[in-house]
Order: sequence, then structure tokens, then C-alpha cells
Amino acid sequence: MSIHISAKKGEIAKVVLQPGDPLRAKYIAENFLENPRLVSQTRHILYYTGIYKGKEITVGASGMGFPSIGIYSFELYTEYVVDTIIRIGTCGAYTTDLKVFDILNVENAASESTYAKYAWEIEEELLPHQGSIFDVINETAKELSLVTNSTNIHSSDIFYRKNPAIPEIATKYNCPAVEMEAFGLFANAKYLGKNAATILTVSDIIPSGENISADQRETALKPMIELALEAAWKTV
Ligand SMILES: O=P(O)(O)O[C@H]1O[C@H](CO)[C@@H](O)[C@H]1O
Ligand SMILES: O=c1cc[nH]c(=O)[nH]1
Repeated sequence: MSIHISAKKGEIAKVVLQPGDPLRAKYIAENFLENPRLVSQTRHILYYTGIYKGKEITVGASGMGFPSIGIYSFELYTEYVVDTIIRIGTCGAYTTDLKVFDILNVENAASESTYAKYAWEIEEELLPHQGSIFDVINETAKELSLVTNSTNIHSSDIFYRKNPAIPEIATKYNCPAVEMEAFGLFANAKYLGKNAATILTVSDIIPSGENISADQRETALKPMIELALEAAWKTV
């Protein structure tokens, strides 16, 4: 049990799939895991542990933004036996070269956030995925004949902003898409010497305004979910 996760020691697996949305965690647990057990519902941030192809996997939410994923990933890494977190999120594309439902495997997350600096004295504004799970995801995607793009992304504190132009940091680091957690997750994993990856499905095309519905954000992410589960399975 930690401050924000009420699971007992032993109730969280070594590998955790982490969507932002608690209801996406519930959907994955109920539709992809055998015998899913709800092991934490503190603040309605749901965590389930169940069996995928004979191995134990946990799926639970991060909430939105660096403060939230900062808390959950830190407690998972330090209070339980977790060595790998795979974030499975949605993102907005800055370019119409990307299409809704495209899948990205995040190579580096660029951010203007002060999270890494003030939490861990990590000064870089570009943080890479941590450990070998990124490569496992790419190998697994090939085996599943699933097209994914390995790319840098912008991790932002901001969803709504006054100026619609692409933020400077996204241009600087060649980021075609934006989300709100990967940089915080990578910072925690780097500081703690753990493994972390982020797979994203494009949910919004910012220049055209095209997007997928709230229901689809919960449930229509099946290829990304299967990719994450297969990659997670290989690490336990
Ligand atoms: O779909 P999730 O994982 O929540 O990720 C994205 O969606 C949320 C914004 O709608 C932010 O958390 C952003 O990072
Ligand atoms: O952070 C995010 C996530 C999805 N779509 C966006 O536009 N931004």
C-alpha cells in the first residue's frame, strides 16, 4: 500500500500498462486479461492485476499530466516490484502527415516542463525512453505486422492554449505530436534506473480539427493495447 495506491504488496505485477484514463484501464482489464482483480481504486484511479497468456500483468491509470503520472509511476517503481511501465496514451498530431489511429512508439519526449529539473535535478529538455522495452515494442510490432512510427514527441503541460502555432520546442526537436505524460514517466524511470516506454495512438489532428470520440478514446485503441500486452508479456 502506498499513499495513492491501495494495492497490497504482491498485488501489482512487475510490468504495468498505464493509460491516462481509469476507464481505459478497466476496459483493458475486462476485455484482455483473465481473472482481472481490482487491486486499487483510491481516488477512482483504477488498477487491475490479471493474467495474459499465463503471465501476470497489471493495468492501471496515470491520470493526466506530469504531477499525476509522477506520483503513480514513482509509487509503482518504489513501493511495489514494478520494473517496467508502458504508458499507452492518446496524442494530438501537429501535422496532417499523421492520421487518426496511427501508432507512435516514443523515442524521446521533449518538454518545457520543470518536472524533471525540480524533482530529480535532471536538466535535459529531451528525455529518451528508458531500458530495452522500446526495442521490444518495435520487434513485437513487426511480428504483429503492425505499422508504428518511432518518433520524438512533445510532452506538454498544456492542452488548451491561446496561440495555435506549433510550440517552439516541438519544432526544435522534430516532434510531430503532443501528449502530457511521457516526459514525467521517463524522468522517474531515469532517476530510479527502471524501464519505461510510451506508445501513443493519434486521437486528434490539430490542424484539421479531426478527432475521435470520448468513447473511442476508452475502447477503440485495440491494436495499441495488443501491442503493449504482447511486449509486456515478453518482459515477465
Ligand atoms: O489518453 P491519455 O493517456 O490520457 O493521454 C492524453 O490524453 C489526455 C488529454 O486528453 C492527456 O493525458 C494526454 O496525454
Ligand atoms: O495531449 C493531447 C492529447 C490528445 N490530443 C491533444 O491534442 N493533446
